[in-house]
Amino acid sequence: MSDADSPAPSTVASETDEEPVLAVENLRTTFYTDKETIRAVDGISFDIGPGETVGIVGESGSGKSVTARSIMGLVDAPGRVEDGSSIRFKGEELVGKSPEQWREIRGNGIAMVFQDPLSSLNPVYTVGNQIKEAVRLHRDKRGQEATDVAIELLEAVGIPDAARRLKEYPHQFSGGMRQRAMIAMALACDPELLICDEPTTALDVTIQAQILQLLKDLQEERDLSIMFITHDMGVIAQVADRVNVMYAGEIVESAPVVELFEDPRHPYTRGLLRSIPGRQQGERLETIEGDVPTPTEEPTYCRFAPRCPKAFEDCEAVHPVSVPVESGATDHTAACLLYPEDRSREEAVELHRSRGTDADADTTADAEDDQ
Ligand SMILES: Nc1ncnc2c1ncn2[C@@H]1O[C@H](COP(=O)(O)OP(=O)(O)OP(=O)(O)O)[C@@H](O)[C@H]1O
Repeated sequence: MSDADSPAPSTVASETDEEPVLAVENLRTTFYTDKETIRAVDGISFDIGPGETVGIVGESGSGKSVTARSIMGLVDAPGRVEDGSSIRFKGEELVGKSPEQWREIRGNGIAMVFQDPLSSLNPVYTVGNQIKEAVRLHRDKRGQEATDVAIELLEAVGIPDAARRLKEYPHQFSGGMRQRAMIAMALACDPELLICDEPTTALDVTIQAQILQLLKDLQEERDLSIMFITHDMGVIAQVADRVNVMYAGEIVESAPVVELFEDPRHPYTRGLLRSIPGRQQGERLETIEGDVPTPTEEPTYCRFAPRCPKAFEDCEAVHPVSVPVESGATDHTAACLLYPEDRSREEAVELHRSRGTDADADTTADAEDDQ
């Protein structure tokens, strides 16, 4: 049996051999609205190893934020993480936990940094009060002890004169300082996994670079694992060890960062890379025509096909699953009928077709193996 034939194609091992800090398997998150059923995250799998940064990249609407919210236990009605999804943090299954248990996990190991610090910080309280509140909640410290930890945290994120700045209000901080303060609050629970959802999108380029460097430094000092969400391929190139490219709720390509940039395989990833300003000097900046579709039905076709320059007839009739881009490529996968590349077109299409119909059988077999 060749590598391309072997089962469980969608889980790609992280770069390290250690047990992953986060293991997401067949995650499905659906929103049931009056009008439609939105399959916002539709069967994605990936791991994050200790001290590793995994990037999730894709256009607006591809399902990045819903992935983050699912992992944080922050999906509310009309949304639901479907049965059969698995999110394991340090080996512990999180799917099915009660809201209280989720709160406990968010305070003990997983923290999140959002895009817009101004809307996450409360304008009527000082920055110090808000960091101290996080310290009280997560470290059970009060009074001077909490103040001391808050000062330590502000210093850790590179805010000078921390004792004085604790007394200031969010509007007295610059955009970059506010994001540093948010990162300090996230660190209050001493996380092992930091989920960053577009943390630098609202900042100008110089400040963006400083925050990215801060995250790298903190990662090194604290052996943090980071899941980094962005629509910006330029940012992902700077921070990620491995990249998962999302499109309409699915991971369409996954590879170590250098390989993804040097040898992108999925037509969508190639399109995203062609639209980075300055990447191909002198060449016209291209965009991918059209928008990400809202995934509302069980896919029996490739969701990218309508925008794909490489689409052929079968793309309308067969749902591509993640396969190695060529036999033996263990850490580079693409969900595209063009792969594995060393197969004939007919063989590759047949592989995807049979994998699609076998998916339910595989899930049942996996569940039986676990017992
Ligand atoms: N509360 C909700 N109710 C209904 N649909 C939702 C809800 N939240 C997200 N969605 C849908 O889920 C899909 C994925 O959204 P998501 O926010 O994860 O995309 P994204 O890739 O993070 O985009 P952006 O960069 O714009 O945030 C979209 O079609 C969106 O409309």
